[in-house]
This record gives sequence, structure tokens and C-alpha cells, in this order.
Amino acid sequence: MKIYFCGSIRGGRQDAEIYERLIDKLQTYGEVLTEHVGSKDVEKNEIDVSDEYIHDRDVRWLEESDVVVAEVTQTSIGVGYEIGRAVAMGKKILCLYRPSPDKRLSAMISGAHNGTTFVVKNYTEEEAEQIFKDFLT
Ligand SMILES: O=c1[nH]c(=O)n([C@H]2C[C@H](O)[C@@H](COP(=O)(O)O)O2)cc1CO
Repeated sequence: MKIYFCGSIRGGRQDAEIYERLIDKLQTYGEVLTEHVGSKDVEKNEIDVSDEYIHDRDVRWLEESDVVVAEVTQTSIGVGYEIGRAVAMGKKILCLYRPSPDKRLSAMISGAHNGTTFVVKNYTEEEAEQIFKDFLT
């Protein structure tokens, strides 16, 4: 299974360690195409490539993916864009959100939940393993 993981980069890296741990868990189900999203060096590593390269590579990976998993707690316009493109491609999408009063989830994500192809879950990290099992198997 090819998994496209979305997480904030230029939107803010405060949850980067959580992304890394989620990616580790996802790798037990298949190949995570966007492993770099969990790397603490991502901005250093992506500095040598153009924004156009990043965009085109990521849209190609999105097309290739079987499933999209997005950590949506930290608002990121890039993650929102990826989710929108994934919906248009008919991908199965899981959005994970850690409820917090100062990080309100956009209605354009929470309101898209349909329980099957677009699933939005409030979660704590301890619950992630079971959520992945339910969604990916
Ligand atoms: O350097 C990058 N590499 C990259 O793969 N992305 C993609 C993957 C992430 O899921 C998403 C993050 O978007 P943003 O940078 O707007 O927070 O965009 C985004 C950037 C920087 O915008």
C-alpha cells in the first residue's frame, strides 16, 4: 500500500515529532511516500529544490497513493491543498485532529467527513495505532 502522509511544513513545525511517530506506525502498513514530512531536517533538505519541483513531485505522489493520511491540527495551507486535490482524485482520506481551543479545525475539513472515504477523527497519540488499524485494514 502506498500512503501519502500530509503534515504542516511552512505552516509551522511544532508537531513535527508527532508526524515522525505517526509515519513510523504507518510504515508497518506500507510505503509512506512523504516520509520527509516527519524529518526535522525537511526544510534544510528541500532548500535545494524549487517550489515547482516540490509541488509537481507531491502531486505525482498523491496520484500514485492508495490512501492519504493528514495530521490537520497545525493549520497548513499546503495540507489543505493536498486534501482538496486528493478529494478531486477520489482518494480515501483520513484526517487526524488533536482537539485544542486555539487550533480550531476548518469546517472545510470537519464538514467533509462522510465516515467512509473521508474520515475525520479527533485523536490522542495513544489512539493512533487503533485508528490506523481500523482505517487501513
Ligand atoms: O518543502 C515542502 N515539501 C513538501 O513536501 N510540502 C508538502 C508536504 C506537506 O504535507 C505540505 C505542507 O505544506 P505547508 O508547507 O504549506 O505547511 O506540503 C511542502 C513544503 C513546503 O511548503
